[in-house]
Amino acid sequence: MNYVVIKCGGSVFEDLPTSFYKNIADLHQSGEWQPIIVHGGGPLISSLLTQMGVQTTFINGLRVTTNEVLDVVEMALSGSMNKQIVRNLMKENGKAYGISGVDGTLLKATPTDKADQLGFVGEVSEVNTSLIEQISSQGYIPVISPIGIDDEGQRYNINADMAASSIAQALGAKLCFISDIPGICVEEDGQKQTLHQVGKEKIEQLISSKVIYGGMIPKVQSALKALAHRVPEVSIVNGLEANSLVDFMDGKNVGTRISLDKEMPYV
Ligand SMILES: Nc1ncnc2c1ncn2[C@@H]1O[C@H](COP(=O)(O)OP(=O)(O)O)[C@@H](O)[C@H]1O
Ligand SMILES: CC(=O)N[C@@H](CCC(=O)OP(=O)(O)O)C(=O)O
Repeated sequence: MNYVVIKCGGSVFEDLPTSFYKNIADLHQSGEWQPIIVHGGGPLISSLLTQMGVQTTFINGLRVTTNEVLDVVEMALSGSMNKQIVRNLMKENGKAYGISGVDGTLLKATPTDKADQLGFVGEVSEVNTSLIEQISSQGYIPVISPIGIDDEGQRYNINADMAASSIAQALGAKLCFISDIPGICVEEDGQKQTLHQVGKEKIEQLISSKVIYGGMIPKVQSALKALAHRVPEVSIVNGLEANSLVDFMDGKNVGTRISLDKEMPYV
């Protein structure tokens, strides 16, 4: 099966045009591609925590996650966000099946090596691909929330870009990050522009010069890791632009295409 992992960022969720869900449903119905949706929901988590009077902090784009924060993360991602996406796909005649990374140990996790600073933040150690294959073979689009679980039943908050990358690696799938920006932006000669292609070396340079910051850091790092582990293509695409996903699938030059190639030219 030709899998494509579509990571839907919380940043863009509220503003996605309905054509986004229609495009996914059509892609699925075409029979050529099996879409797998992995979603975030960072802004919803932050707003719920604010309402509760709980302060939230990020280190290099990753949320410091106490047990109290973890409850809110799971509620927001596996509850509200996951089911909204399932409903939105159903409205466009898509057959969607919402599932959390905890269910059926879809995402087996280990604590991050910065657990002393980040708390219950995890990394994916194994993806239950047979579960994804089964849901897909029943004619559904899996919609996955990025909560992981270990052998002891401890849950972890996993950055959605990292979860999407791990799933794409396990399936050897194309990977598309849908976000609220036209791609990776830089300022050159006082002018803001979007890079259409960017290689590993340039990305590392942009992170150290803080041109790439916050949530873009795990995104580009996940993209590079995916490319190093049998993912054929990774792009960051603007979800606010109608049909941007279709253009990505058609191989058009949309957003920022990431590569491992040091020599790859960037614009
Ligand atoms: N160089 C950059 N170009 C574009 N966006 C950047 C850059 N560096 C940091 N960002 C930030 O990354 C954000 C996207 O990451 P994030 O907020 O995690 O979104 P998502 O929820 O879609 O994953 C952008 O909205 C922007 O604020
Ligand atoms: C560890 C960590 O940072 N987890 C993220 C999970 C959600 C996410 O990644 O959402 P976006 O895709 O909208 O950023 C968080 O708590 O915000």
